[in-house]
Amino acid sequence: MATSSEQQKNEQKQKAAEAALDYVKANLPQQAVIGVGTGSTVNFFIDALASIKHDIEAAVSSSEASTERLKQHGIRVVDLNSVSELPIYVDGADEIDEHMRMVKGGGAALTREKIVAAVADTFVCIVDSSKQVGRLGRFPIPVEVIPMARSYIAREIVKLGGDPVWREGVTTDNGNWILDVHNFDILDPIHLEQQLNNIVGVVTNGLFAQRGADVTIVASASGIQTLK
Ligand SMILES: O=C[C@H](O)[C@H](O)[C@H](O)COP(=O)(O)O
Repeated sequence: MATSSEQQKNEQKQKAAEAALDYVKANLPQQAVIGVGTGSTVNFFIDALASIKHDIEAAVSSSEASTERLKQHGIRVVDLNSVSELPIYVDGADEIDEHMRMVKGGGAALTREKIVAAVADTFVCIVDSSKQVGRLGRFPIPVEVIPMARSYIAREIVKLGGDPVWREGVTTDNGNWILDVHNFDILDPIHLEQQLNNIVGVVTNGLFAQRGADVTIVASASGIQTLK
């Protein structure tokens, strides 16, 4: 059974998702393709999106799980390669700071999320207020790695000051593995994002600092706040 704080978070996630739907109704051109992220907050958004499914052309999805949920609602899902424009991408985050830089990948979908985010004109991040942080890094930074490079990459990450832990038993939608990196002291998230990307065998890391969010919708006990 959900505890009252989990219940409160779920209510806030739902409110953020509903506010994102209002944003989409006001800003997505008719019959456009929308980008859809992954996670428990986005699941609320997908359920809300079903109410306007006839007004959108299709969705591009960042994971097999989201694709399945979208299809269950009768929302058409298309391949990103068939899309030249993506006006809006809606996704959650594990942490977000005041500059709208994020940590993502708690659900192992970081690589496809980063690709869809790169294509999108506007990244709308939806979170409950527990995700807002002063400094990124309390949530371990997920790093997607090519399986044969896992130990090498872990050693390189230790040299950068992090403590990598293999998320054993988890294989990403791309057939790769995840290292969750604890204890990074993140003063410059863009620099660390680049350093992690430079390690051979790293596919993506969960720092979304170079390309952060453009709009953040935060739901808290006191209501909805939209930051731009
Ligand atoms: O890989 C998963 C994604 O980055 C999610 O957007 C992130 O983990 C937030 O998920 P949730 O809304 O379930 O907290």
